[in-house]
Amino acid sequence: MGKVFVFDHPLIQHKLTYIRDKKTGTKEFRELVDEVGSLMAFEITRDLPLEEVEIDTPVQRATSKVLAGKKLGLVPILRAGIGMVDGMLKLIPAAKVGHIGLYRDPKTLQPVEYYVKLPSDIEERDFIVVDPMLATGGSAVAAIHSLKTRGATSIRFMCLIAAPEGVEALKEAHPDVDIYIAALDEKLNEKGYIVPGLGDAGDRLFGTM
Ligand SMILES: O=P(O)(O)OC[C@H]1O[C@H](OP(=O)(O)OP(=O)(O)O)[C@H](O)[C@@H]1O
Ligand SMILES: O=c1cc[nH]c(=O)[nH]1
Ligand SMILES: [Mg+2]
Repeated sequence: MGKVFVFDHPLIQHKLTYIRDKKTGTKEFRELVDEVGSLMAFEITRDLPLEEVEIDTPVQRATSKVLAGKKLGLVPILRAGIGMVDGMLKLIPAAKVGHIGLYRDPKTLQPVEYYVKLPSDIEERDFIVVDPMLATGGSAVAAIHSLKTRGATSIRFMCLIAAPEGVEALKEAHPDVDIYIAALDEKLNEKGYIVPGLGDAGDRLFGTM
């Protein structure tokens, strides 16, 4: 079963408070989501494998470490996932970025896929699917399914805020996928919004309220 990791780093928790606050405007919201994207990238890459290489420092020959293993792929779920990608790329600039476009039908809450563009060497990459919100879990489940049907075998999911319902749905549908979150909230409301959450992540990022 997929494991759930909560990034409780004080900087992440502090910034998340201002992301949640409805007084935070679009510009600041976007900057904060970008910054938390970087901080979460730092945490999620903690276990990347390393290998030793020989280099020459100005002083002498030395053995030192560089990243090894499979290359990374980031897959934001459009629209809101885009807000976290630049922050992540600041720390892992060699990662390739795929895009999966999904919106949640406001009546049925079912995800509707409208765009998929992924790196061509899909089997050779470890993927991180990223979206600020895991609510019912429908969008994350569908995005990961889409990625798997195109050949991805190693996938993790990262978001800012998750509802218990979304975590359960994702674990059930994709037991091989570990989940990385900044906060696990209380529940969903009758419209499928996370409580207390942050509202509509895409609308707050792009000012489309
Ligand atoms: O877990 P779920 O119940 O599927 O809900 C989460 C999805 O809802 C939001 O996207 P939205 O449908 O609002 O699209 P947008 O990013 O274009 O605004 C959010 O960014 C997730 O993708
Ligand atoms: O609370 C929620 C739920 C789904 N999508 C959002 O953007 N926010
Ligand atoms: Mg939205």
